[in-house]
Order: sequence, then structure tokens, then C-alpha cells
Amino acid sequence: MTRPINVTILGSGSWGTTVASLVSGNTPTLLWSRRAEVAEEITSRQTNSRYLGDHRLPASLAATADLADAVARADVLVVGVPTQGIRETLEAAAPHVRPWIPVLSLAKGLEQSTRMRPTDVISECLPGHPVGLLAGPNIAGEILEGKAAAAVIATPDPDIAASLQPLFSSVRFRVYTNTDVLGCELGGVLKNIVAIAAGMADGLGVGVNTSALVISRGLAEITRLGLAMGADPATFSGLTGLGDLIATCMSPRSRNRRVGEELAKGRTIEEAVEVLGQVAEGVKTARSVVELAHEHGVDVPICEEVDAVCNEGRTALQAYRGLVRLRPGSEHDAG
Ligand SMILES: NC(=O)C1=CN([C@@H]2O[C@H](COP(=O)(O)OP(=O)(O)OC[C@H]3O[C@@H](n4cnc5c(N)ncnc54)[C@H](O)[C@@H]3O)[C@@H](O)[C@H]2O)C=CC1
Ligand SMILES: O=C(CO)COP(=O)(O)O
Repeated sequence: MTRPINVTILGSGSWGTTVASLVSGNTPTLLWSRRAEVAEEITSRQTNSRYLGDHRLPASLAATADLADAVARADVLVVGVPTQGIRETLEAAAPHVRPWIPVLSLAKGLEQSTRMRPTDVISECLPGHPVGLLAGPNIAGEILEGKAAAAVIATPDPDIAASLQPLFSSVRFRVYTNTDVLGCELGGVLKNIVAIAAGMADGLGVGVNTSALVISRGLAEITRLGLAMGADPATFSGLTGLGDLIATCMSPRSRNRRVGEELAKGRTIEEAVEVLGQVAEGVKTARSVVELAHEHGVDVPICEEVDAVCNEGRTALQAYRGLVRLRPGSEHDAG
């Protein structure tokens, strides 16, 4: 008999814990938390009250604060810490990771200091490992409640994605595969910035037509930058592109959208992030995306307005007026 595959998930926030819950229904799963009291609460009381309220986690899910032990047991490693914490976490973990196990990212941001995507940071910290990601329209709270959803595992080697598929799948969580890691990752990164814009717009009381404008022109920006960087255009109409963009722009639970709503109430970006108390990757990623877009000669007016709000003190109303003033050209061109 072959032994089961051990999966370790790093990061016990809302998404890391949710993915760990899903995987624990299929195979032995260990969740690493940097806080010992969180690991203790998950193991002994089956709750993660800071991030998931009183939701009952599966009794089969074990947690630990011992990073070296957590990664040493892993046949598959899942990185669920926010983007800005990936390098620090993996540098500490690297000496204990077993050779050539696959590593999947859950993160949807760019590293601020390098503008690197999470999968590239992982490859730099863990050279030689097959690296991919799990992404899609996956608001953690809905998945915990058992509402149906779908995601994509993207790895360059389709056989690796196919071998990981059953570990993450359940009756209500359908997992597809894709080999376009760049496109799948960029979709998840960029939709967070558009969701801040969508939250600002809705917070200012715009109509559904305006929200649809933000989403569809946001998708045009994501697709333009993705194509310039070498992604497959078909990816952006799929789950990790349009799918995740719709979910994040529309869900009242989206942290990025909520940041936008708070900004529209007149809060500063610091206040909006403080009120949220959880990570909203778009806030720290907007500047990097704008810089990347300029480097590739790509026009990203929505991302530019969000960057100005996050980093230059522009208000939600000023950003809205800035976008309304844009002079439209052909729908398939810039702007
Ligand atoms: N929550 C969601 O619905 C989804 C989130 N994601 C992505 O998953 C990633 C993680 O997000 P969440 O779990 O939602 O965040 P969260 O804000 O709920 O939790 C973040 C967790 O990471 C830990 N952490 C923060 N900095 C750290 C560091 N430097 N080293 C180690 N641990 C650190 C925190 O203690 C906390 O446990 C993000 O990139 C997010 O965009 C992706 C899909 C869905
Ligand atoms: O990535 C997500 C949904 O797919 C979660 O979005 P937020 O980080 O905005 O909550």
C-alpha cells in the first residue's frame, strides 16, 4: 500500500486555513501558523477565531507553529502567507524542505521590493522545485460555508497539476488545470487593484452601469499587461481572470473592495487598511503594477488612479473624476 501524501500549508490566515480545511478532507494536512496560540486554538478547539470567527474546522486538521517540522513532513508545500511575507518565511523554511517536492502559491500580490510574482519568489527561495499556484474566484468565507466554487491549479508541467488536482478537490470545489502560470498569476494579482476601484465606485453611489464599466475596462487593463508580458490571452476570460475579477469586485466580503468602500467614505488609505484588519494585497501591489505597465509600454488608467489613491493621497472622488475625464479611443486600444 502506498502511504498518503502529506500536505503542509504555510500561513493560517483566512485563505490558508480554508485551503487546509479543504485538503484535510482528502489527505493528511498540517497548517503552519507563525503564532503558537493560533496553532494551539486550531488543534485543540478547531477554530481560528481571529480570521474565521466561530466556524468549526475539521477535527482532522492539525496545526503547528514549528516551521522546520511543518515543512520537513511535506510531500506538497502550499504557501499561503501574504506576498510580502513569502521570502522571509521560505528563507527560514528552505533548509528543511525535502528535495524537489512541488510547491503551490496561494498569494495574489507582487513583492514590493522586487516587483516579482509569488511563484518567482518561491523559485528563488527553493530552486529546483516545481512551482505553481492555486487561484480563481475563491472568497474564503463562501468556501468555508460549503458554497460551490472552482479554482485552477497552474503549473508549467501539466502532469504535476493533474497529480495535485485530487488533493484540493471536493464535491463543491472543482479544480481545473492550466499551464499558463504567468496569466493565471497576473489575473489574481491585478484583479485586486480593480476591486479597490470597484469598491470606491460603489461607495460613491455609482450605478450598475458604472460598476460594469470598471470591471470590463479593468479586464482590458489586465489583458493588455498580461499579453505584453507573454501570457496566453485565453487565460484572462477564465476563472483566474474574469472569474476572479467578478467575484472580487462584487463580493461585499472582498477585502480589496472593502478598502475601496472605506476610501469612498473619506477615510485615508491607512485608516481603511486599519479598519480591515486583514491583508488587501492590492494596496501594496498597485505601485508595482503601474511600474511594470510603464516598463512594458501598457496603458493602465484604472490601476494608475488606484495607485495615486494608495500612495499619493488622491481621494476616491478625485480618482473617479480622473477616470470620467479619460478620452476613449477604440475599445481595443488603450484607456
Ligand atoms: N481570503 C481569501 O478569500 C483569499 C485570499 N487569497 C490570497 O491568499 C493570501 C493570504 O491571504 P489571507 O489568508 O486571506 O490573509 P489574512 O489577512 O486572512 O491572513 C494573513 C495570515 O498571514 C500571516 N502573516 C502575515 N505576514 C506574515 C509573515 N511575514 N510571515 C508569516 N505569516 C505572515 C498572518 O499572521 C495571518 O495568519 C493573499 O495573497 C490573498 O490575496 C487568495 C484567494 C482567496
Ligand atoms: O482573492 C480573493 C477571491 O478570489 C479574495 O479577495 P480579497 O483579498 O479582496 O478578499
